[in-house]
Amino acid sequence: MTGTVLLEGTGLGKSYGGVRAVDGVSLRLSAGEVLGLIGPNGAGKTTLVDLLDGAQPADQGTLSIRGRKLTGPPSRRARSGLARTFQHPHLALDLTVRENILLGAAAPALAGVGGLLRGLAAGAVRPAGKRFDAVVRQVAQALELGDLGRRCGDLTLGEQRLVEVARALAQRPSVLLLDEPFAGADAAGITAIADAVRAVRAEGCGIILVDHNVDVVASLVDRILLLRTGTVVFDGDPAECMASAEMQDVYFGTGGENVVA
Ligand SMILES: Nc1ncnc2c1ncn2[C@@H]1O[C@H](COP(=O)(O)OP(=O)(O)OP(=O)(O)O)[C@@H](O)[C@H]1O
Repeated sequence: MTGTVLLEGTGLGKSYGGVRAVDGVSLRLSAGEVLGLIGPNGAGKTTLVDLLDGAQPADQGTLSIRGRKLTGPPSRRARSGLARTFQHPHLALDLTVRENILLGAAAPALAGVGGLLRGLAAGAVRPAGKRFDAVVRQVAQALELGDLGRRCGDLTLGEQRLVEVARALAQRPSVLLLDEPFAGADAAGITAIADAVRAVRAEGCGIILVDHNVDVVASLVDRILLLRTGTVVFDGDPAECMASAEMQDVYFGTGGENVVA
C-alpha cells in the first residue's frame, strides 16, 4: 500500500485580486506518507490546502486522487476520501464533542456537513449516531477527549483543536489535510495528535501537515515542501530541507519574512 500515489496536483494556482497566493504548485502524496508544508506567513500554505479540499476553486492546474480527477466542493471531495482540519477550528459550538465527531463520521455518506447539520436539527441522525458509535469512541479514545457530552463552545482552544482532528479522523480519510493542528494545543494534546498522525499513516493514509513548529514537523514528516510567495522553493528530505540554503534564507536570512503561529 505504501508508495501508491494518492493525491497529485499539477500547476495549481490561485489569485486573490492582485495577490498570487499560490503560483504553479505541483505536489504528489503517497499512501503512508506525511508531507510537511512549511513557509512563512502569507506563503500560500492555507490557500494550497483550500485548493486541495475545494474550499477555494483553483484558477489554474489539475488535481487527482488515486488517478481520478478531483473536483467540486469539499462535501464531494470528502466522499472521495479527503478530510481536513482548519487553522481556526470550524466546530459546531452549540453541539457536543460527540455530535461534532459524528459530523465527521457521517460526512462522506451524507450530502456534506450542511445536510448533516439540518439532519441533526431535525433529530434525524440518531440512527446514524448508533451506526457510527464505534468510530466515535475509537477516535475520541485515541485523542483522549474525555467527556464527550461537553458542549464544544465550552472547550479551550486546545481542546477544540483535538475535537477538530478527531472529527477529520472519524471520516476515515485516505488523504488527511491538517492545517496547523498543533496551534493552541498543550504538550499532551500535541503528543496525542502526533501519535494519531503516526497511527493513520501506518494504516496507509497520506497526510499533509501544515505547521509553523518546524521541529515538530521535521520529527513527523517523510518529506517537506517549503513554500515562499506561492511557489515551492524546496521539496525533499526533512533534514536536507533544514540545512538547505532556501530554508536558511526564508527563515533566518535575507528573506526577512515573519513567522507567527
Ligand atoms: N480570502 C482571501 N482574500 C484575499 N487575499 C487572501 C485571502 N486568503 C489569503 N490571501 C492572501 O494570499 C496570500 C497567501 O495567504 P495564506 O493564508 O494562504 O498563507 P499562509 O502561508 O497560510 O499564511 P499563515 O502562515 O499566516 O497562515 C497572502 O498574501 C494572503 O494575504
